[in-house]
Amino acid sequence: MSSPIYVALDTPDLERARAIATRVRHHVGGIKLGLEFFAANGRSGVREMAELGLPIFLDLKLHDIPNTVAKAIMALRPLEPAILTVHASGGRAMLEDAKAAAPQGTKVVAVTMLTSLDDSDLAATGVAGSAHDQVIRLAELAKASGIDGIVCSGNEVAAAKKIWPKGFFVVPGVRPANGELADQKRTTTPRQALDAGASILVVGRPITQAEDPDHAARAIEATL
Ligand SMILES: O=C(O)c1cc(=O)[nH]c(=O)n1[C@@H]1O[C@H](COP(=O)(O)O)[C@@H](O)[C@H]1O
Repeated sequence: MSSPIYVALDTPDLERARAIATRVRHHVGGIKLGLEFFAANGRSGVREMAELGLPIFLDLKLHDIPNTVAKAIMALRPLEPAILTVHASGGRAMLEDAKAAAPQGTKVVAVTMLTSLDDSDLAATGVAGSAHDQVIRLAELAKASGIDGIVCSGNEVAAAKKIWPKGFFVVPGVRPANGELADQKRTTTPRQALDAGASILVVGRPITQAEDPDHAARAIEATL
């Protein structure tokens, strides 16, 4: 079985992204390319990374009116990413149109509440209640819209899976025990996230900033 780890290659530097991916390729199940990489390298950069032969998770976290999101996804169609992200708070019509615009084989997943936010950040945006309740509310919305799954932290994935047993659950904000949290607030270890029901784990800096990314990826894999 292939590894549940998707390595987040958050760099504008195509050569660096390629070098890290080449080093860790036998210990990860896929590559996640996000805004930083895409802003610098665009579709041609994604195509070059796809040549490594690993599934591509294109994490652009689209969030706009339904028409704009759908047209952006149409423009991305030739890339046929394995996974594509939108924001759940864009609402049901946006999620439905995003799914309709995506290639058949692409999983459309909705970011619920960023793992860099906690309860007080949520309150500051005017949303009452806990992060946990907000994630479950958005998971229900995502499920009703017919998309494939959600992005949430390892703390919410068990509850989300209970209301959506067939959902695809992407869990970022994972840190090895005693790992540096940096800007992440809702974190678990990779093992905790997997035990709670994560379908895949997104791991960035714990691998990409390690002195030996290959060793770091192997060490995380060994805990799973
Ligand atoms: O959609 C995501 O992948 C995502 C959602 C979220 O809530 N939190 C989150 O950290 N991410 C992404 O997951 C990766 C986490 O990176 P590290 O914190 O370096 O492991 C980054 O590429 C983020 O863009």
